[in-house]
Amino acid sequence: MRYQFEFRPYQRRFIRPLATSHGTWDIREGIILCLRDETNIGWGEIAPISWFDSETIEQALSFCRQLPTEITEETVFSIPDELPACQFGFESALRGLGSGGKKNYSPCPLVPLSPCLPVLPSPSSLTYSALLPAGEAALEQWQTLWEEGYRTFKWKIGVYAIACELKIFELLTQALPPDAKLRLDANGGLSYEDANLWLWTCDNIQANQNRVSIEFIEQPLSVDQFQRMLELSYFHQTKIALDESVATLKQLECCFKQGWRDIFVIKPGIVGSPSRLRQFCLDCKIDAVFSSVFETEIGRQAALKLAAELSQHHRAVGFGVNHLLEQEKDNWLENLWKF
Ligand SMILES: O=C(O)CCC(=O)c1ccccc1C(=O)O
Ligand SMILES: [Mg+2]
Repeated sequence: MRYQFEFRPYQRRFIRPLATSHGTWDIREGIILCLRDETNIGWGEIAPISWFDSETIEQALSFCRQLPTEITEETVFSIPDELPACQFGFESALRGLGSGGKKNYSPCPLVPLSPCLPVLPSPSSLTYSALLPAGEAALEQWQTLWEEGYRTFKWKIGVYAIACELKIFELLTQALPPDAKLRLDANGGLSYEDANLWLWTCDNIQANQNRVSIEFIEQPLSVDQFQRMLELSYFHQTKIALDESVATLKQLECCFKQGWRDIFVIKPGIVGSPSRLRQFCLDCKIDAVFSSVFETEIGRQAALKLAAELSQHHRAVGFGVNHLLEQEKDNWLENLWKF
């Protein structure tokens, strides 16, 4: 089977630049692609994060540019592991073709390619975690999100001085209702001593039943300190979730083999081939948290489908992040596709 292949690069600005321990991020660049046969169309998105060791946007673009306008399933399944975000984008487009892609294709005689953004409800079996801004802005933000129905929140740490963040943390955990859940994400930016202090602080909060529960600390140390994170996970009640350490399937398999049994954050958009991810999750029954890479609705739908299928421990997915990106006009995809 041969498919017509087309792609368009895009750029979207964050409403509020995202502060992490890596610095700030203000523009999301990615690629929307589509595969078509005579009657069906399948959409896919490539949204790499190079500081997570996936390909750069330039590498993804070069890959798309060197492909012929007609490709086969074989082309898709032979994308090298060095291009994990491309593997995700192309495989999801292929899957979309096979599952009612027709509905999303409005044939119009004048504009042979008139994509209609599939307006699908987000899978209802999932609960969503909302991202709080770093620093003290979190103290105001959580209430709005709570009113919107969120009960799980993630707060970025390792952005400001630890003494300052611990003070804000104390206020935040006192303010949040006891039935809320709070996750912390250090993006690998803590020293071993600071990670210990954060975990110890969280352990103490856990010991008090009337307080908010601390679900986990995400990636306390940098990727090269796996053994130390393993040690920390043995010594503390509070769970640790690996994120940057398991950015790709190969890393995921490797950390599992080396004995990691706490939580794995999976970002379907950059982890690699969805079919291989599915197999790994089914075989190893890991405790997984699925998370966004700030993709558009196209990548988001494909990622959420995987999350709904593979979230065995029913943890909230880190996809409550729409408010972070500039609102798109309803027909943004059509606009993107104009020549
Ligand atoms: O996981 C979430 O809750 C939201 C997504 C998120 O935090 C994120 C999004 C893009 C890149 C990195 C990260 C991260 O987890 O560090
Ligand atoms: Mg993270």
